[in-house]
Amino acid sequence: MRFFGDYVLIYDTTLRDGTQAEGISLTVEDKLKIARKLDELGIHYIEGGWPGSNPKDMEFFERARKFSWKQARISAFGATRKAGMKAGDDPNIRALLEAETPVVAVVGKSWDLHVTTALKTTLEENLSMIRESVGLLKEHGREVVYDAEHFFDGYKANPAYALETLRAAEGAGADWIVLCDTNGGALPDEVREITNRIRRFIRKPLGIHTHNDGDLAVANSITAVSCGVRMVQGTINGFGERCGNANLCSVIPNLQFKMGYRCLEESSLRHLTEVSRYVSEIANMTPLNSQPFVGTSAFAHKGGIHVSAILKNPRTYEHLDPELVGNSRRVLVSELAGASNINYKAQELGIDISQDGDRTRELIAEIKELEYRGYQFEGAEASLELLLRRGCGQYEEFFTLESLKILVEKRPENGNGGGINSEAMIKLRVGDQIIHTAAEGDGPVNAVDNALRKALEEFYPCLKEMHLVDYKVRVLDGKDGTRANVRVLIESADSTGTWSTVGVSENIIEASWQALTDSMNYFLLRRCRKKD
Ligand SMILES: CC(=O)SCCNC(=O)CCNC(=O)[C@H](O)C(C)(C)COP(=O)(O)OP(=O)(O)OC[C@H]1O[C@@H](n2cnc3c(N)ncnc32)[C@H](O)[C@@H]1OP(=O)(O)O
Ligand SMILES: CC(=O)C(=O)O
Repeated sequence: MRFFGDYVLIYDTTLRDGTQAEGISLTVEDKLKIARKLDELGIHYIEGGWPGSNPKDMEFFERARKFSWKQARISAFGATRKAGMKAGDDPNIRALLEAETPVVAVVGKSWDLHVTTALKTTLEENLSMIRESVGLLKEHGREVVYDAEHFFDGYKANPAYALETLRAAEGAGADWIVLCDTNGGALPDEVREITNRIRRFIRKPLGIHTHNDGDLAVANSITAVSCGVRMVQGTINGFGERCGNANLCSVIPNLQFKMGYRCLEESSLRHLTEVSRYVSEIANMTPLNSQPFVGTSAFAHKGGIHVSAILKNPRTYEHLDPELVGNSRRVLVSELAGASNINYKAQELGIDISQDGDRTRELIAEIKELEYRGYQFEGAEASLELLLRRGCGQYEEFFTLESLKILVEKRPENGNGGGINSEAMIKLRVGDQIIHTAAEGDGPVNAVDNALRKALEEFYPCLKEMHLVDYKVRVLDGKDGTRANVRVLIESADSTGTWSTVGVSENIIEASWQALTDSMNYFLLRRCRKKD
């Protein structure tokens, strides 16, 4: 086996196996963007797709050829030749060569069941398919990564034959022999035992490719590395066929920070969170908050006891310094908060509370009471900031309500599903001026929003720059039917970012009013603070 010392090479297959995930479809432009990002991160191999599969992947390789990659080697993926034909005549192998990549990954069968059932050929012919396909690609000067599909299942069923397939690839010159847990059902102990046995027979460097069907893809990958494997195949965020592939956002920091291997530069790893979110954004997949290492909740502390301890030393409740992977510590404020949560949050927001223990206690009591009534501040940090500022006397109202009247009129002649007119009449005080105005809208909440803006834009023209992004209503105690308390969560945005606010009431208009006015007040507060 070639000597790699502590180095483990990372082979990313987000653009190939990642796109086999349900719900993911990338354009050529998307693929190129992701590939460039992975190259910047320092990933060693980027598998761009399967050129024999579709025109999109062919175009990717055509365009990738013209790009000068910083250090990543681009790989094209395909299968061994079809049974009963010459490797050079197989359109799939020809497409692999026409992709003109420095690296080619070729997948072959290791499991006798697959040879006889899926390929419907003989065990001997499968060995020839592997030998001739790898041999031809080597004749054309490619670095060949041989992916031994279903290796662990194949080895369990027929160890001698599974090993024979690896020897066929190695004998034909494959540069890497990658053991695949294609069905994702292997256990770490099995991976350890089988990988250790294989190492005695195969001289070429080994790789590992695991799937997550048993939720063990990361564990199986790092176990294989501890047995001497020096290439890990996986995807960003674990995207992949069925339950996904080994998640590189977990594999890499585990190998590097916990096990002492070298995968990427430590300075690059500080971009891991950014890369994870970038790939989710392009793939149009909502990032998982609880994703280890890179999720927004990965270093979010909610329980008062936890926050109290991390303020003394973050190691008490963090397995790793979040900055190592470009993530950050967050403290949440909720009914589970203690004084530490409030003090941390206030300090983060620049609210001076530290000398006033009684004030802190009153604020905690108020938050707990409000959460009991249905408010949820961890999802509405803008409302929380207003509550803390009001509670500490560090806030001046931008406007106050004098009266609000809403008219909702349904006209039967307009039929079902339409014909409801909504109008809001509002009287506000801004400083020593009273303003009285009215507006219509698509529904009562929209009418209130329009009337508020109409009244306030004269005083605060910048309000035109904020808009509503999301409006969510949740019924809190369904048993009371239409009398139930509702929680309204509003997400708003301007050109600099988004913020969330909350309102709770038995009346949906009142709950919406609270969340809407908090949103506007928060926007105005930030604007005024910026001007200071
Ligand atoms: C473990 C993995 O993730 S492997 C990657 C899986 N990814 C994909 O399949 C996505 C891309 N695939 C495709 O675009 C298409 O399936 C293609 C172009 C590869 C093949 O399409 P088709 O020729 O229409 O065949 P189809 O998809 O129906 O069946 C696959 C064929 O490949 C054969 N095959 C499967 N694995 C191998 C292999 N390792 N070596 C040679 N042939 C293989 C199958 O036996 C089957 O042949 P058959 O049509 O003679 O029965
Ligand atoms: C190669 C591959 O994608 C697999 O065996 O799962």
